[in-house]
Amino acid sequence: MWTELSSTITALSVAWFMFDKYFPYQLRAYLKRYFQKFVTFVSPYIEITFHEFTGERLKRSDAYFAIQNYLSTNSTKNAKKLKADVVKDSQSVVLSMDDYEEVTDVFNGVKFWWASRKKSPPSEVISFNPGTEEKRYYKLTFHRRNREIIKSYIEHVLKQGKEIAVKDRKRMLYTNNPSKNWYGWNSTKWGSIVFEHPATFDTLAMGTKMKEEIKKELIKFSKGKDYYAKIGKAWRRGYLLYGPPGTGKSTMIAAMANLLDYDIYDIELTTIKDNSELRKLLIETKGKSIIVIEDIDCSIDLTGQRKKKEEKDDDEADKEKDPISKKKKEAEEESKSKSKVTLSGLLNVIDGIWSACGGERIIIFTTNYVDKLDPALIRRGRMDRHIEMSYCCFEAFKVLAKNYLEIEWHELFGKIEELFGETKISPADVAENLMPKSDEEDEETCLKNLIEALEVSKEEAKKSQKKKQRSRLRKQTKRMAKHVQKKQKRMV
Ligand SMILES: Nc1ncnc2c1ncn2[C@@H]1O[C@H](COP(=O)(O)OP(=O)(O)OP(=O)(O)O)[C@@H](O)[C@H]1O
Ligand SMILES: [Mg+2]
Repeated sequence: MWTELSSTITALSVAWFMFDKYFPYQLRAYLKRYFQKFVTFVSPYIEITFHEFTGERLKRSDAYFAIQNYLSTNSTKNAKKLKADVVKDSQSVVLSMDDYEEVTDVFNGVKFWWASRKKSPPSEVISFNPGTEEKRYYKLTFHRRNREIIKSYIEHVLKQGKEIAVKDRKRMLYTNNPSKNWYGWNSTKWGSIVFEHPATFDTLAMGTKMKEEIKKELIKFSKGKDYYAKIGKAWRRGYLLYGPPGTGKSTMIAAMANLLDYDIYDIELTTIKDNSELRKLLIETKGKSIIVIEDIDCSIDLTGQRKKKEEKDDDEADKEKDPISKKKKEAEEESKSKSKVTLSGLLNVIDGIWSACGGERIIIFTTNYVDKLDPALIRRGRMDRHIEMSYCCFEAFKVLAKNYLEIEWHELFGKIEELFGETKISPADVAENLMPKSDEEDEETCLKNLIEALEVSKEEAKKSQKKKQRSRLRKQTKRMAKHVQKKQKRMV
């Protein structure tokens, strides 16, 4: 009997080998498909698959990730092959089912089988990125008689999976990868790191009234799902933050993300080739997020030719020296050579369908030069609120003094208040002066440092004022001289 069995096994193995080796791929696939159909017909079990990617390879499936989370807790109890992913700054390990592993789950006394699978491309397909064309999916198997319960079971899995994701969630800061790295199934358009900026609205130095207003508005927005649905508007809000360098625009974005517990997508427009790439990027953003384009005036040609020409006639020499103008010019030149994202493309993307899918997104543009932006870009409805981040005032200084020196009052405050009325200094410069540089520096030394800086800034402002006056006078005299010369010529 053993000889018979072993010869049958050998014959089957040889048949399988011949089938695999000598049958053409298409025929094999065809036969396999019919065999599977036959098995499905006679089997009392039903299978459902959940693929990692949905819709023309555009979007990673939320259901797939919810199931992954659900199984990462459930499967670790009874799976034999697990995959370990190190997350949260290498501080913890998440275990999940390895490829081809299978686990069982029981819901309301009914048994379900989960299997994780991946489909590799046929060996005849030559891929330039081996491994990236694999398609992962989960397969759920259950008995035909439990058809009624399956809907509530899947709902239970997705709900639990989402709850686990929220519980384990670390806020992320995403930045867009250059588009040349976008190909393949496993590649991502966004690179990410854990977002751990400590800024909050309490530590943000600005007028208390405005701060409270912005806070209330943001909280209302985050709870506004039904309201936005009722008024028929996409659940998103645009902010334009403008002001000189070092006035807290980026800090405000971090404070907003911390307040709302949102992720940040920081878009570097100069690495995006065209409008369609921008759209693809934005489709991959998730809800509960802040989409940021910093220095929007430097990023793309948003002003058009007409304004540029006018600009050139202005005080060119002053602009050459101004560090903001320099930064703008360099970035403009760099972006023009690389990016073909246009103003109309950007507007379409902001207003387009993508902003309506998923919802709960805040879009923020920052700029040092609000006057240079095309009014179409920042009109209400696109950028719903314009927030000016201005030079430090005494009220803002008190917030910084509390943050950096833990004091609410000091006898030097009177002098400082007086100086704030006479000169302009950014919160970044104030903060720098208030930070003790050694253990010997106490609060008084820091406040004196600030007074000194304020006095220097006042003197510089005076000097620059005088210089400007002199240059204006010189120009006026030149113009007058030309005028007189012309008159004299005419008279001759
Ligand atoms: N309003 C503020 N409140 C608290 N800290 C501030 C504020 N403004 C500036 N700072 C401090 O100054 C540093 C620089 O500020 P930030 O990067 O937010 O300026 P910015 O307006 O984004 O400048 P830029 O226009 O150059 O991007 C921050 O790290 C923060 O410590
Ligand atoms: Mg900034």
